[in-house]
Amino acid sequence: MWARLKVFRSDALRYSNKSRGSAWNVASFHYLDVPKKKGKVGPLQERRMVDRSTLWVKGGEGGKGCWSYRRSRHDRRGKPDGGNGGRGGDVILECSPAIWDLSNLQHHLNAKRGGNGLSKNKVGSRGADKVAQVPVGTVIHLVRGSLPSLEESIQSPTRSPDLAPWELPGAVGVETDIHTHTVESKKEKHYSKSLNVDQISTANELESKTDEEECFSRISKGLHELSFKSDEGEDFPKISKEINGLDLKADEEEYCSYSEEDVENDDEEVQSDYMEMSSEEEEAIQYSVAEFTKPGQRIVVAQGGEGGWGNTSFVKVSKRTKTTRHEDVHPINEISDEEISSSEPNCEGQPGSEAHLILELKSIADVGLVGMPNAGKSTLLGAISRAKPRVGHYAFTTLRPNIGNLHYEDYFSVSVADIPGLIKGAHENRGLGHAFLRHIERTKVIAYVVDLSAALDGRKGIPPWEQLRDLVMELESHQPGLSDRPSLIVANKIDEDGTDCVLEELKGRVKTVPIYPICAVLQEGITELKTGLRKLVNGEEVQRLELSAIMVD
Ligand SMILES: Nc1nc2c(ncn2[C@@H]2O[C@H](COP(=O)(O)OP(=O)(O)OP(=O)(O)O)[C@@H](O)[C@H]2O)c(=O)[nH]1
Repeated sequence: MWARLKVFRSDALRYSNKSRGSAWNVASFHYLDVPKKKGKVGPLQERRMVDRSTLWVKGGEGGKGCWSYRRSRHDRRGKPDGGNGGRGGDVILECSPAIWDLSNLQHHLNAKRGGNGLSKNKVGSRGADKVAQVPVGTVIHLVRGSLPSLEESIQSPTRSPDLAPWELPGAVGVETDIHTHTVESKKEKHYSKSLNVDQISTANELESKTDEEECFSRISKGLHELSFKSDEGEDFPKISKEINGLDLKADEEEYCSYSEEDVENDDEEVQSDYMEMSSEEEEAIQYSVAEFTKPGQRIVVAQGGEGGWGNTSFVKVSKRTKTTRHEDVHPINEISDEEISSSEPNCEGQPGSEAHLILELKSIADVGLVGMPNAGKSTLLGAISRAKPRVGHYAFTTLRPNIGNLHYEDYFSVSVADIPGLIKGAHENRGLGHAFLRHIERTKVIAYVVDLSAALDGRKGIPPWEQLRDLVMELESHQPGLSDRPSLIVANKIDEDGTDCVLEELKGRVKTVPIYPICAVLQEGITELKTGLRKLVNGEEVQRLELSAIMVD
């Protein structure tokens, strides 16, 4: 097959100048027949998974309040009729099933500014929100700035009513807020706004504590819990089938077409993120302040600033504060004369909140394949699902996690995550390190894939029982208790000579966990393995692989 290519002459311009006529008088291009390339080409093939990203967010500034007077022939002095400025837009992260990694996320997200107030009591328009989409399983860590909050739903009873032109921004509902508008710190205000009614009391209690860190961590814990609550108040299961079902389309794609160079660059990016961060900042990171577990969830990561006051509002406040001061019945009396005199009319809108976040994607799969490099994990994933991960006869072919879906005849499905190979010392950053282990933090089941032929015929590999010991140790080094979940062992490469004896020995050395001998290449033993995985995912079997249960020389 041939394709016709239009090739422009590099000297076309020179020709046209010489001729001093139009460029079109000269034949400035010609056609070239080139062979058509087969298969998928272009950027799609080079797509790589980005599972970690830094984000700087800023809410829109509030619009300016208007200072104007309505004058008429009957009223020469005029009455104030300046409207309040509009509220700035929020930066919102939305969980979408159509997104599978963080590669499309911009690093800086700024919401729009609110509109300025106008005469005739017209309130400025609200700034447009900036909405960015993230995949299911995204976790937010807060480096600096204000805590994210759940977006208030339109039907929510706790939602504050929209501001009417005669109401003050920041003074909705509670009279004393007139005072807080100027006196309350930004952080306090943010807490009372971002958490729901039950939590405000907790936030206030915490505020009184001197230990600010504890306060932050407890509130963030509350938020974390919030992100798992449904509208009815029910807890979402951390690994729900509904979420896993979202990956159905994904397994048809080839995820693992990255060149090593790409990955190095990618890792460098992540490294540089850390490098840019000072040690103080690293210490101050609040981990997992919120996470997305369900499509459609929305979290406000930066709030827009309130609009400035128009002169109508300012006159109302000054009148109200004066009358209540004389009546001597309201807590607002506590405002001192100095404060009243210092509360200058503030037409300027307030700036939006800012935050520096780290987003991390923790894939949500039912089963995690864990094994040494070259054990055959990718081949196995290809054999049991429609995923087509890259397979190679050299170590570390898999450089990014792959997820495939395992379908059963009765439409039951199990998602399986294949993560890059681990070696002894991975927790000390040997090999590809253990960074990818976060992708199995949420898996229900671990399938340890071992290569039976690794130490056969004088090969330099490690016997399967030692592979298992190293793998469990690496999991525990990454996160204590990570290996404590239902597990099975996949003994791969039974087609190789001499593996029968190794299999028997393995069965003798590890007795607590079921062992499934398979040949991933020839797809032997796959049916039994699928049944075994289903039993573990369903909770029918719960055997765990413990270090003490592995007999090593
Ligand atoms: N003989 C035999 N070879 C296999 C079998 N399964 C996989 N292999 C080979 O083992 C090599 C490694 O396979 P992969 O699937 O890339 O292994 P992996 O565990 O994903 O390796 P990493 O990407 O390094 O983690 C390839 O050359 C496969 O062809 C098997 O059942 N029998």
